[in-house]
Amino acid sequence: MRRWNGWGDETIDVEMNADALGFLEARIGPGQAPTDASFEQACAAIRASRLSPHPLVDTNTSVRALHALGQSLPDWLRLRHGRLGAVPDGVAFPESADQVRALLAYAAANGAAVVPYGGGTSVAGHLTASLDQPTLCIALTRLRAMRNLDTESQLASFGAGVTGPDLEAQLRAHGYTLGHFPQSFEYSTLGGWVVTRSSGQQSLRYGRIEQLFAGGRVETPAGTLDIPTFPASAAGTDLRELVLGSEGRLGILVDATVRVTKLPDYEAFHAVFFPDWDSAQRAVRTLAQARLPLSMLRLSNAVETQTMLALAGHKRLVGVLEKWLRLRGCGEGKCMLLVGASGNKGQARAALRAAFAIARGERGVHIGKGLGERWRHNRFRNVYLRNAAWRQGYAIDTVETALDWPGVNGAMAAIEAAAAQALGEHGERVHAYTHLSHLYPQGASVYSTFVYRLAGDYETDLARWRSLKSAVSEAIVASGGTISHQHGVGADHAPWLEAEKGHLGLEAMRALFNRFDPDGRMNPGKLVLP
Ligand SMILES: Cc1cc2nc3c(=O)[nH]c(=O)nc-3n(C[C@H](O)[C@H](O)[C@H](O)COP(=O)(O)OP(=O)(O)OC[C@H]3O[C@@H](n4cnc5c(N)ncnc54)[C@H](O)[C@@H]3O)c2cc1C
Repeated sequence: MRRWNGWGDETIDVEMNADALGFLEARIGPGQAPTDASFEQACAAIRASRLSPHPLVDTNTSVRALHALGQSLPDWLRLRHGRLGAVPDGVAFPESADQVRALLAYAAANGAAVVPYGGGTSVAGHLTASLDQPTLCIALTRLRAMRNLDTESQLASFGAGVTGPDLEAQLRAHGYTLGHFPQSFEYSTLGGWVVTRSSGQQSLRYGRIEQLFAGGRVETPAGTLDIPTFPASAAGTDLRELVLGSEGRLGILVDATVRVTKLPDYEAFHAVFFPDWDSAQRAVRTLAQARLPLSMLRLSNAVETQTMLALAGHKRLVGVLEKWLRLRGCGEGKCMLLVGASGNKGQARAALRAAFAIARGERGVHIGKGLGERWRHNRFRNVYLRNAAWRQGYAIDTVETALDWPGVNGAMAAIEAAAAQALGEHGERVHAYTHLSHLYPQGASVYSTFVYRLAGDYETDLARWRSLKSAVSEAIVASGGTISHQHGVGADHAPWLEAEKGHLGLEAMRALFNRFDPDGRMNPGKLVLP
């Protein structure tokens, strides 16, 4: 069963061993295990539903609680402290587009806001209910079937509520893959990916969701928007772009058609170490611009490399590796690059050989597949560390942005510096580290992680998060980065959107949403502030 107040399946747990804890204690001090509210305590404060009865709407308190929040740090604080705040007044699980339309009409009749709910993995405050009006949560869970697979065009159509594992299993049965693997793969959904412009770990080969999304159907308060598929079109505005990144403001994506690929017959992940950041960064830029058919490049800076090795929990093995690397010029300050290739065996291996040759030109030391394959094995398990850290009294939060190459180093330094200072007024330290998560010929995404201590009381922990979030978001926009490369805007990033879109740009977005949702009932307060 899924955890109600943390990440993942209740039967899966990871622990932080003594070495990993010692590493964190040395940097930010010892943590103190916080006390969590029980599910019953959290539900106790939920008010009676303000919605009129409807056969498709469940107003049971526990169902409402389970669909109230996502996975952002403020969401976790509300769950862990049993301070759910506004929760939806009812949750519906439609099984067809007709039912979605009926529910939108019912919401209008009740003067209710509508929050579409995919997998509930948002980390940007996308899912919070409205305090001022009743809220209907429309969960897409039951719209999950593959409706069509056109192998000639390599297009597959799904109900938009299909989760990552379910989607891949349905495609795999026919020898295909979508290749979209965000770290939240276990629970996030196709519809959620499209409307938040998600990016998977192997987007270098398969593309971001905007390249994979070919068309679909959106039910909006103003009617149905059908977007047919074309291999390409010059017929004016591409309507897919209205849906991508719409974050539930436009309507509900009920069906999505995606571009799929034959399952690769070969896949491998390798690790390469560089003596310092500058050589590593030059190498990945050259690699991205060489446009080799690789599937993943992921470059950790020196602090992240050190942190990953420390938290891996194999002190003796890591010690041997570090000694070996030191002899080859990669000592303190070394940076780890993970390189993946998938597809036709001959092409993938040739791409890897070419990549290692480029890396050698920057003094990169290829250490083989061991660490890379270990990363692949744990790629969806590492997120469980967030639960383990919390139990020890530590919060883990992230931000991500993307910039053209000249801005990448400056943004990384500015974000980490802002984080290091952000909790000074609270008398706390932040352990900050960064990797370039997605590499493009034009630039890179900069993904920073912050670990800091929990105070254990809701108000103080929320204040710490606010200080940190606002300091690093200011640093992002001041560096010229986008406020999100892959997590979207939601409520948490909305204050910084104008810096990127400009006044006219935001007005245009408001006008667009208003055309499809004239009463402003679709996910109010997210993406574009009133
Ligand atoms: C541990 C962790 C790791 C993550 N890793 C990644 C990553 O590697 N890459 C990445 O891109 N993101 C990542 N995310 C962020 C998150 O998984 C993505 O934003 C994802 O796309 C959200 O999908 P979801 O189905 O969970 O949507 P939800 O969280 O349920 O909803 C997100 C938004 O989309 C709207 N929505 C959902 N479905 C629909 C629909 N069918 N129609 C209209 N609106 C809809 C909701 O109203 C909401 O505004 C991660 C999150 C976590 C917690």
